[in-house]
Amino acid sequence: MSISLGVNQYGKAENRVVRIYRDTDRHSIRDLNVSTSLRGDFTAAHLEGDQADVLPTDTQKNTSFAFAKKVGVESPEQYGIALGTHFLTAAPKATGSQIRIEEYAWDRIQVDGEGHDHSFVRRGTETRTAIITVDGRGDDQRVSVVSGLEDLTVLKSTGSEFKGFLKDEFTTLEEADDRIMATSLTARWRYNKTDGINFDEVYEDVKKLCLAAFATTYSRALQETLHAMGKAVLEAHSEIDEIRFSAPNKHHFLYDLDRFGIENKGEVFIAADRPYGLIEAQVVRDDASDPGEAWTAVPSFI
Ligand SMILES: O=c1[nH]c(=O)c2[nH]c(=O)[nH]c2[nH]1
Repeated sequence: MSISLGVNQYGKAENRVVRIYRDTDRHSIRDLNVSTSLRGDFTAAHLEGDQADVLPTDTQKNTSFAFAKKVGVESPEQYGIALGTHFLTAAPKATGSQIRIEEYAWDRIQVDGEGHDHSFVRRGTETRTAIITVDGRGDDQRVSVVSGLEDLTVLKSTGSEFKGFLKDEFTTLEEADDRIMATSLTARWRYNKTDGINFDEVYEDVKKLCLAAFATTYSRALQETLHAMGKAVLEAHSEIDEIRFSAPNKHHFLYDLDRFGIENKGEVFIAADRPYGLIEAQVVRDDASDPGEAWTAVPSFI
């Protein structure tokens, strides 16, 4: 019986390459999910355990990030062509390469009708939610409404720091003067009445206020940003008694390009999906009405 190696390819899947253009104060962002793969004569690696012709997937990953700075991301196509052709030179036994790219689109957050310089919202992401609780019957009946949104993904490419935190023998985190801050926000707010409310209008306004607070608050932590959002909502809407937030801190780590002699001054980041910080907070009026059972259907903290 004779057995042969059939088709094969290898590469690094789902490199989360985030390129920020920050040549002026008006930043722009290209957010990519890049998968690379090489085809060719890699028989020795499969049959003999010989890696001499194998350009490691780790190198392919580094190249994906290095090219985001070196050739830039004018478009996913132009960047992908540069990467794909490069790999054929870098790996002489490769006869072909494939670069698959998904791009996530970001819009500028609108503040007073103008697109913000460095704060962005992911296009078309959020889901609107409503939880209605009815308690009792007759004169004692009570209807509570908790409205909300999930997966409102926002990012600011500057205007955020995190420093002065408690340190112990397990602390390795460096203080950050200027970092990317991003989250996929869940917010739920409880109304203190149900009559005479245009729920559609309030929804749009709460979203707008949260986005504007995110954009314009200089953030010393995500915690501070959540509080600023909640305060803005409660100040503008007397019909809302409390708002709760759950915000995963979607970490973006500066990719170390120094190793390749390429300067990276806050321009190329790796977007990590896990683990993530999970920051949750309630902002509430001092004289808020009793919530009754309004939160019982809400999963976990929020
Ligand atoms: O905004 C932040 N809040 C934290 O509590 C925290 N903890 C951490 O490691 N990074 C951050 N960032």
